[in-house]
Amino acid sequence: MSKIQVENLKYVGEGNANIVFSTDEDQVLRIPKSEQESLEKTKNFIDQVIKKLVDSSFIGYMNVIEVDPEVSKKLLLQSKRLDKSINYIPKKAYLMENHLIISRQHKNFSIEIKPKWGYKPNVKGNPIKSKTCRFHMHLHYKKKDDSEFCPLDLFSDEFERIFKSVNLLSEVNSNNWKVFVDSIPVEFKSQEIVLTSIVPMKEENSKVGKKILLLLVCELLNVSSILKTVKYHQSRLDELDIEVLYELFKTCFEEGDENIDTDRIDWNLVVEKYLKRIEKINVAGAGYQETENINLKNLIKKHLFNKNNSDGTFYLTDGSIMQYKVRLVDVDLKKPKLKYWFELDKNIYE
Ligand SMILES: O=P(O)(O)O[C@@H]1[C@@H](OP(=O)(O)O)[C@H](OP(=O)(O)O)[C@H](O)[C@H](OP(=O)(O)O)[C@H]1OP(=O)(O)O
Ligand SMILES: Nc1ncnc2c1ncn2[C@@H]1O[C@H](COP(=O)(O)OP(=O)(O)OP(=O)(O)O)[C@@H](O)[C@H]1O
Repeated sequence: MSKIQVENLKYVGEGNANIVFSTDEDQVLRIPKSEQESLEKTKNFIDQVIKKLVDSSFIGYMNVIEVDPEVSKKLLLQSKRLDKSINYIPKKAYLMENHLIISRQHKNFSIEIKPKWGYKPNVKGNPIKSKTCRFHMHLHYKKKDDSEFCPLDLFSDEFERIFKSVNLLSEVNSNNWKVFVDSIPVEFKSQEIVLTSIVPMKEENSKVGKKILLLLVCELLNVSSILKTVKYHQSRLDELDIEVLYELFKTCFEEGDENIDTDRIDWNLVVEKYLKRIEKINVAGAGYQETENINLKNLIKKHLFNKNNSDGTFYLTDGSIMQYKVRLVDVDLKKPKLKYWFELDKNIYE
């Protein structure tokens, strides 16, 4: 690795597939933990497909760089999810915009939300799927069904439901909600003092500070329209649900092809066809419309803001200015596991 100093890399987080470190230069190094789609292919997928579906300002820059395998190994050893026998050592990684940093002059406070699925599919003949959201079906399956958080609340247009879901996320220890201060992951509950340095509040009012911070998160989600866009595509790209998709898929491919190599799919063509299809739906009047959430806007304005610019600046009622950005992470091309997803769903509802 030429320019990046390994000693200065700080662990940020990891998922199933990648581990992420922040660098000194407001970037992150995202290293694959196991063999996956080629990194260049994923970059092209994001540039050519994802950026046609969401405003490209939600996607940070991303470059593929070569990494010394010795360095990769050292970094992978910091994983909290892999056992210590590292059996895949990548030679390439992504060097990306660090979404956790806006300014070097101020404290940077970041909240990450994994929103999951915001709608229920309309699967004929499968009442469970039209009654229970996908998140709760999977929680039940994983025997973790005590969560009151429901993605359908988060993706809804009603202030009370959005607030309730954000509040619940902040209370529960799960990877659906993460908080970082200057790129360091922190426990949200123990950070009430930190909150008061972000939201202008007296320390003794830290509980109020927390509530205001959560209101701020609701407002950011609202003004950025990111969840509306995600839900819009989720419900159109997967309206048939895996049950129907898998059956359709089998009619197009040969036996044994269930986990088809993505090289055989022309994603540009797929996205073009999809965009044409939704254009027709939109002309017919059932398209995506920004819904003004009067409740939420009024409440927040009354308590917190004088003015909110869509350029990423909030003007707070005490005269100070707050900058923000909203970004999407992990928009990779996934290896399709159609048979696995189909059987997983079947196991859950049967
Ligand atoms: O299916 P789910 O809802 O359990 O989602 C998995 C995620 O679990 P969680 O959000 O924690 O419940 C899971 O997330 P975590 O790694 O647990 O954060 C992965 O995103 C997994 O995808 P992949 O196997 O890495 O391609 C996800 O699996 P896929 O079903 O998308 O393959
Ligand atoms: N560009 C970024 N800037 C800052 N933090 C990031 C960035 N990308 C990822 N992260 C952090 O690293 C964590 C793991 O990254 P990511 O979600 O890409 O992992 P993954 O293994 O691909 O996820 P999954 O388990 O869903 O497959 C994220 O949850 C987030 O906290």
